[in-house]
This record gives sequence, C-alpha cells and structure tokens, in this order.
Amino acid sequence: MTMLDARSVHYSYEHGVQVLDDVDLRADSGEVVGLIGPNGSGKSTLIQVVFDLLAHQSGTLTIGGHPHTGAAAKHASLYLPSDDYLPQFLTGREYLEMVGHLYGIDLPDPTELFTRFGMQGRLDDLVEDYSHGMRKKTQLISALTTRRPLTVIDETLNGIDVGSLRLCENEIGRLRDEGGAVVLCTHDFALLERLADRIVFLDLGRVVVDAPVRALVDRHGSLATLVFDHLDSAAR
Ligand SMILES: Nc1ncnc2c1ncn2[C@@H]1O[C@H](COP(=O)(O)OP(=O)(O)OP(=O)(O)O)[C@@H](O)[C@H]1O
Repeated sequence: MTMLDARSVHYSYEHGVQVLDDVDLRADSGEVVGLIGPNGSGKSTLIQVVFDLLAHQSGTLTIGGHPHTGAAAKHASLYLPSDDYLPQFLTGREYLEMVGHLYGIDLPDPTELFTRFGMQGRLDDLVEDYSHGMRKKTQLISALTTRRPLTVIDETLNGIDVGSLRLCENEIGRLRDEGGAVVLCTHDFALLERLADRIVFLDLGRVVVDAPVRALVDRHGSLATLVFDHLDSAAR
C-alpha cells in the first residue's frame, strides 16, 4: 500500500523563488526511502509541505490514502524534525507520554529503549538537562514507540553516537519489516546504502533520480558517486 503519495508538488516562499518544482515523493508500506540532495535543494520544505507545516500550494498529497491536511493522515504519520527541540519543562518520560496522548495511544514503557540507547537512569530528568544527542535519541524513541504507518526522519540521526546509530538502523529495519513506511532524509550515504530500498534525489527543487538503491549502486558504484557525477554534469 502507498503510505505517502505526493504528486506534482510546487512550493514558493514569499519572496517568490520556486523551491519545489513538480516534485513527486512516494513511500510504500514496508519500504525505506532515502531522500537526498544538496543543501537548499528543498528536502525540508517538501517534508514540511507533506506534514502541513507549510500550506500546500499545488499538487496532491495523501497519507495512508487520506488528504494530508486531515486528522486521519496526521494520526497515521510522525515527523522527526532536523532540530533537537523538545519542551524543556518536561522530563523524557513526560514528553513520551505527551506524544502518546497526542496520538491517543498507550505507549510501551520506554525504560528499556532508554537503556539500550545509553541513557539509563535519565528518563525522569528534565529534557533541559539532556545533551544534543540525548534529545535526538528521545525524538527517535518517540518514533520507535508510537510506530506510525509513516515515519519521516529529517536528519534526526545526525549527531548521535555510532552505537545508537547501529541500534537505530536495526530498529528502523524492524519498523519496515512490520509494514511501516519510512522516509529518511540524510547526507549519510553509507547508511542509506545499508538501509534504504529506494532513493529520491532532489536537486534545485526537482527530482533528478527516483530508483532502487541496489540499481543505483550497481550502476554508479556508490550513492556518493551518483551525486558527484550529477553535480559535475552538464545536465544540472
Ligand atoms: N522560511 C523560508 N523562507 C524563505 N526561503 C526559505 C525558507 N526556508 C527555506 N528556504 C529556502 O528554500 C530553499 C530550500 O531549503 P530547504 O531547507 O528545503 O533545503 P534542504 O534541502 O532541506 O537543505 P539542507 O540540506 O541544508 O537542510 C533554500 O533556498 C532555502 O534558502
């Protein structure tokens, strides 16, 4: 089933420059899609349009078959932003409970995940005392406990230690194996070669590649080479 279906999306910020130009982004159940592109290519803008954080201007967007602006779409999806913002006045446990309330679900006890992510004993500390990496990991734990049909992770994996990254890879793989759709926006191409099924490569607000990872690696040798070749090419 197609969990995310964004078609012909255009977006311009107020100054009028077009940032997204006829962009399609699809993610199916049981699929990890890697969203890549140079700085400023429009990845975060696209994700924010998908999550109705920026008002959609043209194109069609559905999540789980529902219009992306409606409650059913919002209930089916979770977005982890690139920043590490969490409410400072809550503990990690309270934050996760709040996320559970927002979705109307009882989340499993996060103690074990906190321990596995190297944060044992910190669940009842205020978020304001967490390091940057701990905040990122708390955001990730919210995704791993709410287990929405669509999870979009915008550079949330940057800045976490290598052991936690390994754990995340395994857990995102498990989400996918259980039928979840995951969109992973990252500059970590090695991670995507290990984890992603398909790559969507945005450049200057347009999709320049949408293909299975295996085929791309077979053709170019690596995702990095694919990107370098494109950036050096006259086609740009
Ligand atoms: N709030 C805003 N107002 C005006 N222009 C913006 C705004 N946010 C982003 N842009 C512009 O939109 C373009 C796309 O930015 P966006 O953040 O979507 O790119 P990105 O691919 O996510 O980049 P990065 O890899 O650096 O995170 C850039 O030219 C950026 O300057």
